Amino acid sequence: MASSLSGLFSSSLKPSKTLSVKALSAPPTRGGDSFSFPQTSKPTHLPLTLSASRSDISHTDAATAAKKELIKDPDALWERYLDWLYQEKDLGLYLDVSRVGFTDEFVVDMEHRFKSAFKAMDELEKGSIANPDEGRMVGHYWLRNSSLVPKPTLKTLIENTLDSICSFADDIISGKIKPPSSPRFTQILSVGIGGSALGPQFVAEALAPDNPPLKIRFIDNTDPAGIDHQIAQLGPELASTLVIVISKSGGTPETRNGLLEVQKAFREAGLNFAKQIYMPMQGVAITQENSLLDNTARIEGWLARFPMYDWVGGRTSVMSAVGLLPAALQGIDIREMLAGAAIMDEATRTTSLKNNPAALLAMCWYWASDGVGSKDMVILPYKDSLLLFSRYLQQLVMESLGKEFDLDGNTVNQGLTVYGNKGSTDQHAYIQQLREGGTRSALYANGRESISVTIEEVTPRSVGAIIALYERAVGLYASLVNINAYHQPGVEAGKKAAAEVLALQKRVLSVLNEASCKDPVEPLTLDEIADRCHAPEEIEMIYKIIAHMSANDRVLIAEGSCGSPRSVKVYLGECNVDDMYA
Ligand SMILES: O=P(O)(O)OC[C@H]1O[C@H](O)[C@H](O)[C@@H](O)[C@@H]1O
Repeated sequence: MASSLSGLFSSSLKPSKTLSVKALSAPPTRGGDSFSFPQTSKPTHLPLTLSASRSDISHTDAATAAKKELIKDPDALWERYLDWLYQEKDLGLYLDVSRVGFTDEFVVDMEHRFKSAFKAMDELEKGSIANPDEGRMVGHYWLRNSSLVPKPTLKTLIENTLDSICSFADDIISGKIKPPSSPRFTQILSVGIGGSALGPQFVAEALAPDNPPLKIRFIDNTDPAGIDHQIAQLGPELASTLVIVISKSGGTPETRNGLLEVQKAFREAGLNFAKQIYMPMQGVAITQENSLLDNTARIEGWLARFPMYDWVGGRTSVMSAVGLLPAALQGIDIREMLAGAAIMDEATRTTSLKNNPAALLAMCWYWASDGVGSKDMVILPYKDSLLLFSRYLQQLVMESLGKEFDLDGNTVNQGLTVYGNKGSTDQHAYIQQLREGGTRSALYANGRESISVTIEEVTPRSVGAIIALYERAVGLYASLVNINAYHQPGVEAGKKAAAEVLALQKRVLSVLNEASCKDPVEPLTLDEIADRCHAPEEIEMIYKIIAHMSANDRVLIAEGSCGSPRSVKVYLGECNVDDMYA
């Protein structure tokens, strides 16, 4: 079976420029991953399609049609296809950019620009401080070829970690390491968010066998109902669940909340959670050394701890312990994933634009979106198992390329918006907006450009390769548009804001605890709470915190009408607030 991915660039945000990517023809039973970028005056999208025995990824670019007439002559198109078709034989991967309308002059200009992009990439691989914000190197490429590491100690660390992941997974699967009350672990509950969830989710969906040795579930949000749902679905298998908490920083509030909810669930299930997660054989932490999570796991004697490195970004961490441990526990051949990525890394190091698939992708993105993100990109995987690739790419592409400032401090508001669901499904949605019932050729006929990526089979090797392909394309594209792909100031600001809200929540609870422990209990107005928190300017946020906690069945009681906050009086149903800091 072939898988296909297609991507479209849409002008929904910036109507003057439209880039869409559409799948090649809906891969019937097998085919490839295709991305296409059509052009139209209507909203456009970027579909990416993936299919099984041969997978095409095709992109269509709408911007191109506005720049020039696309080639219509079938012979000329065939020649262009042959001329530009890239194939990586060892991976069974093909890249077709022939349906993107870049001109010879554009390619010449790009070849010039790529010189510095390749140089920057080379320096990055040699250990330059590619993320100056955090003063760190960017080394996800080293994870699949440790001989590239600039420091010998890191090489040993990478190799030892890989070995210990494999042996730990073997011991869990074989039952050598087992839970206290079951013969072996049967379930994984993975708690993490962003890069600490998307990669493992994508890999699980793409590669887990039908009956994996351990099944995996994810808690990747703070929705209490969603968390309850995941835990309820485990049923009695909660007792044989291995909890893996993944957080590079080890302090992400959502992840911490998820962990606290899981601990509560174990307690409520009548299990001795201390034995389940604080004792060997139940809890695993994947995080940076000495982070809050690392210290918690060490002090509480969790089953195992695996390192995350400061030189690996969350969105490129899937080939660190973050992605490898959950994958290995599901019986996925992680060394094959690494091998596929390493082959692609090598293929994308060449400085020959035409022979570098990542550079070809970056060039097409630039052409399609005018180098300013003037189009949105729709990724349409035509293979069910690759469904989450579009979601995975959303973080990789948008967190990397969505930047307010360029490397020289100029305001540029760069970004490439990514959408996508599933190939055939999207043909009944996005594609309708691009070209009724559109396929790759129909889109092209309608003036929309596309890129197609085809893989012969969805295997650990090819999945590793397509991840590596897009990682490199994003890095190269960032150089072309002179931005830093490896920091995320916007997200960091969001995290800081979330931490401030949590700190305020603690103060509110402390004030309420004091008033509620009085005899008689002293209900407080919002103004009184804000004053006692010494935060009168935060009264609106305090109101939201209280409304939220009250709605989530915490022991906090708010009397009055939500519609008139000034009437609200608040007190705690219990004096002990320990359970409420989650
Ligand atoms: O792994 P953590 O430190 O918990 O971070 C989880 C996620 O947080 C933010 O969203 C970052 O921008 C992501 O890159 C990161 O993957």
